[in-house]
Amino acid sequence: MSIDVALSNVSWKREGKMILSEIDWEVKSGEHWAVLGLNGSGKTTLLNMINGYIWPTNGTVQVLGNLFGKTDIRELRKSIGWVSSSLQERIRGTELGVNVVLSGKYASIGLYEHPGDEEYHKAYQLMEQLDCAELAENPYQSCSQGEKQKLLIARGLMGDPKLLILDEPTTGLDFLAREDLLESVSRMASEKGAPTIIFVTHHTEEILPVFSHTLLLRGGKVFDQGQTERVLTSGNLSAFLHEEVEVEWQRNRPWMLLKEKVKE
Ligand SMILES: Nc1ncnc2c1ncn2[C@@H]1O[C@H](COP(=O)(O)OP(=O)(O)OP(=O)(O)O)[C@@H](O)[C@H]1O
Repeated sequence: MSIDVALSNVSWKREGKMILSEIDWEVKSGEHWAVLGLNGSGKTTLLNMINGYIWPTNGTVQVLGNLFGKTDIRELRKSIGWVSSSLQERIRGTELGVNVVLSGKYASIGLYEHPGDEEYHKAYQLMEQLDCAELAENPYQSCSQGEKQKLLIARGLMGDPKLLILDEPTTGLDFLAREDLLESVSRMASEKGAPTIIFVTHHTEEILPVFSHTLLLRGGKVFDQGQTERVLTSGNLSAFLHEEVEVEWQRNRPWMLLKEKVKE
C-alpha cells in the first residue's frame, strides 16, 4: 500500500517558539484520518505544511510520493482538495453554486474557464453525491453555512484529488446541519475510489466510523496516533486534555463528557 502523507521528524519554529515538534506521521493511501487537538495545538500549521505553504525547519515532508524540496508544489496541489474556513471567505458571493464547484477543476477561486459538458456533468454528479444539487443555480451568498460547506467539498472533489483535507468543516453549523454534513462526508468517504481524507475537528463525536485512524495533537507534538478506538479512550483523552473526561461510544461514535467532580 502506498503512503500518501509521510512526515518524518518534522519541526517548525517561529519567533523562537516550536510550533510543531518532531512530528512523525504516516497516512496510507485510502485511509481516513481524524486530527483532534485543542485551539492552538498546531493543526492548521500541520495542514499548511502538507499543502506546501510552509516549510519544515527540520525533518522531511512527503506528500503523494513527492518529497518537498524536489517537487513542483503547484502541480502537486492539483491532487489535493482543501476545504477550510479561509477558503469559504474567499468565494465571491454572487458566484452560482455550480460555478463554485466547477472552479475546483481549475483550482481557481472564481470561474474563468469555459467548462465542457463533461465538467458540468461531473459537477452535478458531485453535488448529487453531497446532496446539494438543488443549489446549482443559487448564488453562493444565499446558501446557508452547511450548504456552503457541501458546495466547497464538492469543489474540493472536482479535480479528482488523491488527498482531501477538511479543516473543521462543521464550524458554525447547527446540530441538524452538522449531522447532515457528517452523513454526506461519511457517504462520500465510503464510495469506491474516494480520496484519502484528513478531517480536522475539535469534537470527538464528529469522528464517524469511516475515520479509522486518529491523530492527537497537543502543543505541536503528537500525543498519540493510531486506530481510532484505541486512541479515543477515557484514560487517553483525560491525559491528553489534562482533565478527567469520560468517553461514551454510542452508535459507533465517541461522545466525550467532563467527569463529574465529587464535592468534598
Ligand atoms: N506564522 C506564525 N508565526 C508565529 N506563530 C504562529 C504562526 N502560525 C501559527 N502560529 C502559532 O502556532 C500555534 C498553533 O497554531 P495553529 O493555527 O496551527 O493551531 P490550531 O490547532 O489550528 O488552532 P485552532 O484549533 O484554534 O484553529 C498558535 O499558538 C499560533 O499562534
